[in-house]
Amino acid sequence: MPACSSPSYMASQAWLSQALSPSQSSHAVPVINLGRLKKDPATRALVIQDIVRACREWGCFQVVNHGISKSIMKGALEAASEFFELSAEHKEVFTSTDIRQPVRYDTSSRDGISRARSFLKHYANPLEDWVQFWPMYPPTYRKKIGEYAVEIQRVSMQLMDAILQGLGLRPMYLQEKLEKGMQFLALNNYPQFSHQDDRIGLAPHSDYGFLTILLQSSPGLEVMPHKDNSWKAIPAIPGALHVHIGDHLEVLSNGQLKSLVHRAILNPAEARISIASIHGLSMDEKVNCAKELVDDHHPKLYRGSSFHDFLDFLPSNIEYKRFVESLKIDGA
Ligand SMILES: O=C(O)CCC(=O)C(=O)O
Ligand SMILES: [Fe+2]
Repeated sequence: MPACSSPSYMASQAWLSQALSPSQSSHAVPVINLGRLKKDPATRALVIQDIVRACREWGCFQVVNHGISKSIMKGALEAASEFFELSAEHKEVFTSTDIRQPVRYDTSSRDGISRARSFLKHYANPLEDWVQFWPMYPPTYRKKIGEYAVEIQRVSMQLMDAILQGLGLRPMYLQEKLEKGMQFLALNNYPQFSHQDDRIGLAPHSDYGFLTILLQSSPGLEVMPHKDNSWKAIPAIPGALHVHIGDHLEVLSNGQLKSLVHRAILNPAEARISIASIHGLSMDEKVNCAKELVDDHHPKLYRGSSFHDFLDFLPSNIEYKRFVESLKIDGA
């Protein structure tokens, strides 16, 4: 049975006791114009440099001019929102605590980490393998989420190619495996913040894949950038997508890039939807440190692991460590 899971969570008390108001740093999260990747080689090289700098300093960036139409993005948010508005009986068909189900709906009450969210999680790539398992209601769900998923998968391929080239790996590194790789969608639904509630919708964690590409209907995502340890709110720039690094890119890059700790805060102005698309290799494929990035001066820092290993790790992760912590080679 195919697997469907949660991210690798990391919610130590230290993180949780941080002040809830993010710092108002003058340095905004980098915004990358992805259209410039397709220009002349010199321009492409500059964009790749900007992306890798953002990955190193922030662990995340936003992308604009990525080629996904506003109507496809809006359609996906609408389909997600309509799903969560369905009556309980339509959603509960997908309710399961079994993280290996191909489609899974759940609410905070059953998940020790989400404080105030319901979510629907399922696979999306290749679409023809998965779409048959997706909800049939709302009737536009499969079409709208399917169109969005295909476009996001395309953007993820461009981003991985740029990031891996920026690390000095050859063009198209892992391309075939990424094309057939896993795309895992988490559609999240958060209530509007009311002053009696805890403001945290989803506790701090990192995602297990290479990259997460996230679309939010309104602000609420906060990140802990690598360059300074304080929460930063990610603005919801119209048309932009947020991108961050997951645990498996930390492994593949042999620690040159680090996965990003992030959380979701409830929005006081309105209920909020986000769609996270997590990209990795296929479920049984082990992710190892790229051998080109390992040498006498840069010993291999992590053990290889697959998505299945991640699923096996989850039940034992009672202290909510990042998955990647469990992969570190002692003494390396
Ligand atoms: O809702 C958000 O902004 C974050 C969602 C998230 O981190 C996840 O689904 O893994
Ligand atoms: Fe996440």
